[in-house]
Amino acid sequence: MLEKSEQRRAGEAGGQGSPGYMPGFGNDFETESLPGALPQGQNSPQKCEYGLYAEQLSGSPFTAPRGTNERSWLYRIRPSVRHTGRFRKIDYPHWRTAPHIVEHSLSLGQLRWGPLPAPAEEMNFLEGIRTMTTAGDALTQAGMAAHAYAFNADMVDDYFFNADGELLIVPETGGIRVFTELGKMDVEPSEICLVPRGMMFKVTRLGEEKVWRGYICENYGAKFTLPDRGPIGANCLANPRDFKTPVAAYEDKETPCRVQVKWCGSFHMVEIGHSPLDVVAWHGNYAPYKYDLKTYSPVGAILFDHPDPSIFTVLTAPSGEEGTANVDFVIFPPRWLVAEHTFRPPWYHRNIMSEFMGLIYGRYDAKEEGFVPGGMSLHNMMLAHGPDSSGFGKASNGELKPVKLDNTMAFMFETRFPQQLTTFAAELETLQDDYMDCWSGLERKFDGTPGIK
Ligand SMILES: O=C(O)Cc1cc(O)ccc1O
Ligand SMILES: [Fe+2]
Repeated sequence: MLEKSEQRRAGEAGGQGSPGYMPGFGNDFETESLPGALPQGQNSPQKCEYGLYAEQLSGSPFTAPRGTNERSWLYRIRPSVRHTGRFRKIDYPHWRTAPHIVEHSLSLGQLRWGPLPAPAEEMNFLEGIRTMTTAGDALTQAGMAAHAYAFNADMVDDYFFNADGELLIVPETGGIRVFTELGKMDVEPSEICLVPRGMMFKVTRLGEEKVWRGYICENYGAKFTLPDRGPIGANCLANPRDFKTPVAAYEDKETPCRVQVKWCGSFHMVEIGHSPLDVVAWHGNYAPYKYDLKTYSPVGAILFDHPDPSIFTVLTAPSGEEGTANVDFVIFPPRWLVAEHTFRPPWYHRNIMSEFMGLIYGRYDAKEEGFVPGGMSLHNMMLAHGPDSSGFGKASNGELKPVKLDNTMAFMFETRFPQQLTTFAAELETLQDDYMDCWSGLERKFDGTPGIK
């Protein structure tokens, strides 16, 4: 029997079996899938156990302050330089990178789409990615892209890394296995996972579905981190121990494989004779993680009024300007509505930040109809929006007893930069041309005489 501390460090040989995880956010982890594979007391021994190669993967400049300094040490069958090398150009025409400002037929306005249609042919996760919006500039490491994905085949001998940013993956239908260099994560709808910039991975399907669908936030900027809680204190919102980082697991596979990369917006590929997921042991704090949104502990209005949605921030990617996120990942989880003498749904508003929303399950309280699981909406910089007419009517006239908003999970990628539509998004067949009509019932009630109308 392994001692508990040894179990936490233990990884998994051969890449078979269910994933194991270590709890915590931003921890310095250590894990090995073969006993003794992880050097102790130093990073770079003259010779590593099992003939492994030592390699450092840096997620921050070497000299970044401690709070943001991230790197991991990987002990692997071959160094990555034998997995990559000179690439040849390939194309993924639907995965776009900022700056990507295109002329399209759609006039400016509030936009909403139904879910991506299921793929007509077989395609894997990479092939199924469709960029909806881009913002900022990946070349200056600022901004983000909002993607939707729909796929129905596994990545088997294809591996990928994104040099342009980290990937926050939000499944909506169908669980996925994300096998990264540092280990593997099984991610079901209601869970999210994050693959760090530059880390190789592949995605395979879990369970039986017709389509595996979801959303991705590609963050070009500083890494997502937990927001400060201010006066909320040391608990609630997303708690660090609910984040799970995989234990080491590797594939020892000597068959033809392909490594693909997105680098400054263009795609490249190299053929190799083995799996690049050959990390037997690792330690450090630059690591993938997953998180179950159901473990988010919301804090909200317990007397009156509707607070800003920043109270529901799961992860924030700072921009360098205080309080001005490059991108926030915000959720609208199940919660009790108890506010007295209050219009409880979101107020009508205009916002300097740009809001891309998706729905994982259930219904969103500001939109009674039309915003469906797998659907998307875009309320761009300074464009007015808020509850639809029927939601307004119900919320202004309903009895204000405590009500539980249950079985609901919407989210928002909210960025400081305007989000530019791709041609794909502008022409997507599930675009709802009548979206604006959801507000058309908001009639004038003012007649110049005092009194509640
Ligand atoms: O527009 C939206 O539906 C998202 C949102 C929710 C909320 O409660 C307050 C502001 C906001 O942008
Ligand atoms: Fe909004």
